[in-house]
Amino acid sequence: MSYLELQDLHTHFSQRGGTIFSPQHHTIRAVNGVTLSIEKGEILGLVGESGCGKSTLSRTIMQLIPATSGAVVLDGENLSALPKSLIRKRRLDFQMIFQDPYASLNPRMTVFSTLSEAICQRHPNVKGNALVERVKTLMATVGLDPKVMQKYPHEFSGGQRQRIAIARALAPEPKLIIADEPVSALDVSIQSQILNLIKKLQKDLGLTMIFISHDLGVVHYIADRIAVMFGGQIVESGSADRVFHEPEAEYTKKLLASIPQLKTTA
Ligand SMILES: Nc1ncnc2c1ncn2[C@@H]1O[C@H](COP(=O)(O)OP(=O)(O)OP(=O)(O)O)[C@@H](O)[C@H]1O
Repeated sequence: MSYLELQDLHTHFSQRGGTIFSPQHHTIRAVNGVTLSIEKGEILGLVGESGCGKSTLSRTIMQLIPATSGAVVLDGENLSALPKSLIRKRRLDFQMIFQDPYASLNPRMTVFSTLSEAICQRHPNVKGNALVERVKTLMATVGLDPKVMQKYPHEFSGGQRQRIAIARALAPEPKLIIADEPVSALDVSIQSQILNLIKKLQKDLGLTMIFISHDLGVVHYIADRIAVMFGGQIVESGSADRVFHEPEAEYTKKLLASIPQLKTTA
């Protein structure tokens, strides 16, 4: 069994329409039968255009919204079958890195308070010097000088803020990190620094990650395997090189053809 298994996962939304005299309901199949597996220490790139269901899939995996049917099995445990009281606890096992590091960090919290709060979610008894040391280690892990731990988010550049966001995601020692377009808001030169940092963390810490992007070039660079999503379904998955250089699904071919410059830059 793989580390994370998505077994025929469906997440449907019911949408009301029509009038009060003639109400109509229709079902949006945002995730429509996704079967995927991820090994420990692997980065899976999830690619697809806006509206294909990537966010709904990640929220379903993290148990933030219930699956309509199917199962999410993490490390041998079927999360979809857990009672609500246990699901809350399991959410610590999932951490997210968002597209916009400006919006995702609390502007009123210093780096130290942001990271120490995240560490204490997993280790509530770590306090004082031990907590400071953990924050310092985390900062060094993501390439930040621990001397700046009393600074606020607005005092950092976009790339540095994304490093803080990555450190915050690592702090509760999650089993899986879901990174949702983590570099698309950054300048191109900074993008590669953050991608290289993620690659290094994967090597050093054995990070397991779902890296979501609309950009096949970025995903090809960072991921071990790629899954291509369209209309709530995975239309193709395989090794990153195979999907990028020899796509099988018509949709993947179109996705690649629509961004031809990537063939030469990636
Ligand atoms: N809470 C909801 N209620 C009804 N429909 C929803 C809800 N959330 C998402 N949808 C619909 O489900 C489909 C998939 O949306 P989703 O946000 O998962 O796509 P996405 O690939 O993440 O897009 P984006 O990259 O723009 O965030 C869309 O048609 C969207 O309108």
